[in-house]
Amino acid sequence: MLEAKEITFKVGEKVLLDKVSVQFEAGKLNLIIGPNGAGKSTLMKVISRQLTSYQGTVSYNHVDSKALSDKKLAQMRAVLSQNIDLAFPLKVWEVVMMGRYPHFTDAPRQIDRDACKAALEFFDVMYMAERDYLTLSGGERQRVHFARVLTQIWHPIPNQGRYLLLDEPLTFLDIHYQFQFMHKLRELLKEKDLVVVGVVHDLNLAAQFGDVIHLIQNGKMLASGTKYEVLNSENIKRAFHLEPVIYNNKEKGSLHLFFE
Ligand SMILES: Nc1ncnc2c1ncn2[C@@H]1O[C@H](COP(=O)(O)OP(=O)(O)OP(=O)(O)O)[C@@H](O)[C@H]1O
Repeated sequence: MLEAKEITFKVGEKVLLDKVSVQFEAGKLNLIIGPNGAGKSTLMKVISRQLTSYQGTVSYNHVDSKALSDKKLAQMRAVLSQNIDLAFPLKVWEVVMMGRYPHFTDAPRQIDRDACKAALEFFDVMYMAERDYLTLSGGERQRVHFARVLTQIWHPIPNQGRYLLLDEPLTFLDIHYQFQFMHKLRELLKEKDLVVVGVVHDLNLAAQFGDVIHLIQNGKMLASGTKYEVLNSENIKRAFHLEPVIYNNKEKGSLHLFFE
């Protein structure tokens, strides 16, 4: 489990996160939603330890994230950040192999090559393996980064969880790849030691795929729970200032939101 307790993060006098407490369980798809500027990316940076000057605690499997060495953390948690840019003309497989850097010292071992190959295949990007990364389109690059972060945590680690933290993974993807990616995440979650946390903007995708949805507004956790608990008129109006029309079929387990 990944847990954030009473997180407050400020820049000067500005409060970006205000006593946010949240738990992300393994084997479940945890999705964070909220309006622009709500604090979603900031929370992702805090839980991934890209930011450290916060109040409160973040723990991985009950161990304070600040107590983990850089190497140990990198071996068990992979982060897909927004706006990743590489300036060097690397081949696609070399970019994916970067995910294995926390695991080897001099040169990739067989286990690293296996993880790289498996992740390239899992995200259907093996056919681009020899291409120059810089010649790829935005969506193709994003799919290569999925393989890179997955290869980082491909092998289970005994007695420890694995953590996949995804900040707006659906950026650049067309509707086909958006759905493919969400289905792939669900497939990955069959691995019961895996904690997946993702930020998404599409509320209908969150409703369709999320097991637990966390709604942030103005640096505060407004609601956490199932789609039925979080995606109601009151919460949507409060966070997004829009009146939704909600079609809710509990028998089918579906919920759809429409906006005018
Ligand atoms: N270093 C900083 N200094 C001042 N303000 C900041 C800083 N970093 C972020 N902010 C502000 O904090 C707020 C939260 O930013 P954050 O990137 O977490 O929002 P978000 O929910 O991810 O938004 P979006 O959906 O637009 O990506 C925003 O108002 C942003 O302008």
